[in-house]
Amino acid sequence: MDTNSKIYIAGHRGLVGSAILENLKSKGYSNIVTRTHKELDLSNQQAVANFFEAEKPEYVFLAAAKVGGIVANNVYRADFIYENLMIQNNVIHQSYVNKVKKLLFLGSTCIYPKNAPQPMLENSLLTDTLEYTNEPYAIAKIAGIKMCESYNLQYGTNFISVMPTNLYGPNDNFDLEKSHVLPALIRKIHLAKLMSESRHDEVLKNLGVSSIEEAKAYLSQFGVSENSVEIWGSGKPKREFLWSEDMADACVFIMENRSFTDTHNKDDKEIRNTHINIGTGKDISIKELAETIKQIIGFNGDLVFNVDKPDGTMRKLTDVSKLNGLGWKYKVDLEAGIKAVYKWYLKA
Ligand SMILES: NC(=O)C1=CN([C@@H]2O[C@H](COP(=O)(O)OP(=O)(O)OC[C@H]3O[C@@H](n4cnc5c(N)ncnc54)[C@H](OP(=O)(O)O)[C@@H]3O)[C@@H](O)[C@H]2O)C=CC1
Ligand SMILES: C[C@H]1O[C@H](OP(=O)(O)OP(=O)(O)OC[C@H]2O[C@@H](n3cnc4c(=O)[nH]c(N)nc43)[C@H](O)[C@@H]2O)[C@@H](O)[C@@H](O)C1=O
Repeated sequence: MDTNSKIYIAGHRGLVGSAILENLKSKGYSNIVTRTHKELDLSNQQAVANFFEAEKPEYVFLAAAKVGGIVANNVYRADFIYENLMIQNNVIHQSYVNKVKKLLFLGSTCIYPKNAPQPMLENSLLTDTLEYTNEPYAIAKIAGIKMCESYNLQYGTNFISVMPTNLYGPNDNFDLEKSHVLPALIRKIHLAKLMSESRHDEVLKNLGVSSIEEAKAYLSQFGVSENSVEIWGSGKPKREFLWSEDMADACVFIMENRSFTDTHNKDDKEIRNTHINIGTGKDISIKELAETIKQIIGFNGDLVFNVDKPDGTMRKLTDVSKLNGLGWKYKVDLEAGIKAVYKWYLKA
């Protein structure tokens, strides 16, 4: 890529897409094409074909997807498989048709088996059964990897897949039901602190409701009160968290420096494993995460673990030796990242 290359970021207003946009701008890239979901529904085959034909992007970052936390994945199973397959089929296929020079497909580490050996190497893919709560989403992501790999092998395209660990940062989704654990806990613990300090105006503004009774009724559904915050599951699962701006930097690094032939296992006659893990290689338990957030926000109440909610995979630590070997390493530690995203949240 050079700074005049025409680059399309699909999903440029999301957690990762917005960070990719900022990263590219900071590096002097000036010919960036974007469309909101409302302007271009990527699940619409004809609309995507028309867009690619008209715009002819040279490089594509595919960061648009149907995304959510463990409960959203488990409840909206049909939406997660349908929308993700549609978006990625349309964007990847039209990138081939319109001779895109390089495409980066964003998968997820949930593609690996539920009980994969830890840390998880890229070649754990398709070696065992998946975690049930996010199986439809994971199967869509696996289809995306195989689509990139298959187009590369049959048509000589240069489509690279990356498998990020759990991400967090500015522009994340803070919805209490549908978001991932880190933004959910920031918002829940922040609201509990406001309640404990009787800062009711701020609670009403945060929730968009008009009375404190309404706010309390809503918060009780999520186990949030002035005294305590509910944490889903046992608190024992471990997760690895990567700052979204580090994730964006890794994506741009790979697009600038690598091609798909660098990332497949050349000794493997079936040419598998064209994807790369992106993470820190460090994880912590959900209980430790909740305690860290509680301490950063300054809430003095209790954390109550609700084991009726799913734990999901007990551990999914990435092996990042392939990425580190290519020359990239993360920068932002978890505690600094939580402080930064909390600061961002307070201003948003
Ligand atoms: N967040 C995480 O922890 C992880 C994310 N990933 C992957 O990273 C990628 C980015 O995720 P993230 O940034 O968190 O997601 P977000 O939900 O923050 O953003 C998704 C973006 O996709 C766009 N989008 C969704 N559906 C459509 C559609 N039908 N047509 C057009 N645009 C659409 C949204 O557009 P709009 O804003 O206009 O509505 C939004 O900008 C995804 O592939 C995800 O699977 C992987 C692992 C972890
Ligand atoms: C990125 C990844 O994200 C999803 O997988 P996940 O890692 O299990 O996602 P999560 O962030 O929602 O939960 C992590 C852990 O945290 C616990 N937990 C506690 N309390 C809350 C809570 O309040 N909200 C949420 N969401 N989780 C909570 C929760 O019970 C679980 O044990 C995939 O579906 C898939 O989308 C994917 O690829």
